[in-house]
Amino acid sequence: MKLRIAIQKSGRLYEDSVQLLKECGIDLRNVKDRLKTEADNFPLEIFFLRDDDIPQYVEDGVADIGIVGENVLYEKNKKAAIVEKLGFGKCRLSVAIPRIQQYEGVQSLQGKRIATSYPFLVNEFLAKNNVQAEIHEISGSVEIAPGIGLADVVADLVSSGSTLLMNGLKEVEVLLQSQAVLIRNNNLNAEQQKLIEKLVFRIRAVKKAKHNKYILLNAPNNKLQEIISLLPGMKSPTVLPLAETGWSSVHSVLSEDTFWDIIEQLKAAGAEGILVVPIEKMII
Ligand SMILES: Nc1ncnc2c1ncn2[C@@H]1O[C@H](COP(=O)(O)OP(=O)(O)OP(=O)(O)O)[C@@H](O)[C@H]1O
Ligand SMILES: O=P(O)(O)OC[C@H]1O[C@H](OP(=O)(O)OP(=O)(O)O)[C@H](O)[C@@H]1O
Ligand SMILES: [Mg+2]
Repeated sequence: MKLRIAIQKSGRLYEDSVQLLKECGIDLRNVKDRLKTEADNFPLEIFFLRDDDIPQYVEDGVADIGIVGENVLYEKNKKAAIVEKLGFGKCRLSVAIPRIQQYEGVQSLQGKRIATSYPFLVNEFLAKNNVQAEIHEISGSVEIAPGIGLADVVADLVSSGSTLLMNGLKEVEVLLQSQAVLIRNNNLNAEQQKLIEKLVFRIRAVKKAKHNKYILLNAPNNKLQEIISLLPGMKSPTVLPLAETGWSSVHSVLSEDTFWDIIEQLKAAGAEGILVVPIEKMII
């Protein structure tokens, strides 16, 4: 029995999806220009598809699992459950209007023509806010629509905001925050579920490792207690004697969120020779 996963064939999610599988220790061969491949060392078959089609394939059970943006998952409104948020492909679905125009809340969209590739989500947003507007569905280059007279406003994905800026638009409403997620079919057998659990266990270890750094430092023994109190570690920091008497080597794990603050405090407390090393996998 093999687990079948659908990932994007090319585009924004392709590289990160392949990279994640590789970091999970899954050997992919013949990835380039293939529509289908198998892993050498994990019972996994990989289908390369347009991202728009992934929710449908997972609902139908043509693929057991898939990697897709939440934006696409919710737009397609298919029955597939989110197993894990993956932390890449972060963007938001927003309404943007010409920069020179006034915006006085969602009622400003009344009667407007909205260009979007997300008609379902935009419709839902308009209905929720009691706004009547005309949706023009287009499949790409949405941000040029106001400039060429195709629509008054747009609803499209935003990340850095540079596409909006280049097209003289400003963001006025956020409809959805999105990132890539692992989704699964709702009717999997016990064996398939076991394989998913195995994969998710590895994904979590990779995600956790990315979020943390291994830190080594030298501490004078008379400052050891203060330095240790600054360090969380997985259980508690490791302390080893140095060859030079009166000094110890302290090892610990720091989360990226608090990393720089703690480094500053460690230095102030007398730590020397601080080394920071990336962690490849982290299992707790
Ligand atoms: N600017 C961005 N920054 C980060 N993530 C993004 C950005 N734009 C899109 N994404 C995410 O990446 C997904 C894929 O984007 P991409 O532009 O490759 O889609 P596409 O052109 O529809 O591809 P396909 O050919 O597979 O249909 C989007 O659905 C979204 O989840
Ligand atoms: O806020 P930004 O960082 O500028 O990113 C937003 C742009 O990125 C996406 O398009 P993409 O570049 O993937 O091209 P596409 O429209 O051909 O999918 C999205 O559709 C926006 O146009
Ligand atoms: Mg697409």
